[in-house]
Amino acid sequence: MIELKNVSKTYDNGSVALDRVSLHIGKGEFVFVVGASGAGKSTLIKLLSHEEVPTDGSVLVNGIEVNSLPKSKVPYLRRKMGIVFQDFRLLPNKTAEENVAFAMEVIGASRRVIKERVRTVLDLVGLLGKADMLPKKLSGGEQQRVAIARAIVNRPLLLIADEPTGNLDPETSKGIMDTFKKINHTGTTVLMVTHDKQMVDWMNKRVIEIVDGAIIRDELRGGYSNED
Ligand SMILES: Nc1ncnc2c1ncn2[C@@H]1O[C@H](COP(=O)(O)OP(=O)(O)OP(=O)(O)O)[C@@H](O)[C@H]1O
Repeated sequence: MIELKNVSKTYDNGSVALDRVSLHIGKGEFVFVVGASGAGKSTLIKLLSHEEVPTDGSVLVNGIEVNSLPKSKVPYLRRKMGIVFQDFRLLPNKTAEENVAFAMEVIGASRRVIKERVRTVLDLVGLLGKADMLPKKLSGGEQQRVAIARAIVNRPLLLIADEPTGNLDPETSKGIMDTFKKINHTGTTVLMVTHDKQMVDWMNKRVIEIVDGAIIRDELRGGYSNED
């Protein structure tokens, strides 16, 4: 699903964000990426979505060599991935249902298909009862569920989450993690960047730790840190 071979990224200002990183993530895995602020986690995500290009090495997503992808094919790559952010990024003037539907409208799905699929994913994230509500009327956890529904509505192979529980309390975070687990069980690969020690320890999944742009730990069933 994801393959990085000797990937380095140095930004124009000389910042070395990643230094010869090699990594393989198989289809259907659930992987946490942890590390201090500035370690290179967001850069890793940006290389997968072609928001940034590596200085060296190769990045493969679902067999596609991302670096050499012509610009015209980038939307095709991005359609294979859904991304969830810490700050939800919902459209404030659209209801939960409309926010999710919008992701299908932009790829030209028919109205009938959109209606059916949107209801299915809202049900999956447990929000069918609040489909008609605007984001501001929803709690943080509920807004994140809408964002997750939007990220999976086009059936991506890979779901990327950048600090998805960063703004949520532990109880709400657990619910969000259960939702990610459920999605993972449908075969979607999940890659989650987080500082949420409690959630990583609780989930007991594969953990990749980055320090100063290098992978220093890759455990099949790990915790947030191996110091405790
Ligand atoms: N656009 C950019 N231009 C220059 N330097 C950058 C840029 N983006 C990131 N960096 C630098 O690259 C390094 C890695 O940054 P990155 O954002 O990948 O870290 P991170 O692990 O995601 O941090 P955080 O947990 O704070 O989000 C840092 O030293 C950062 O200052």
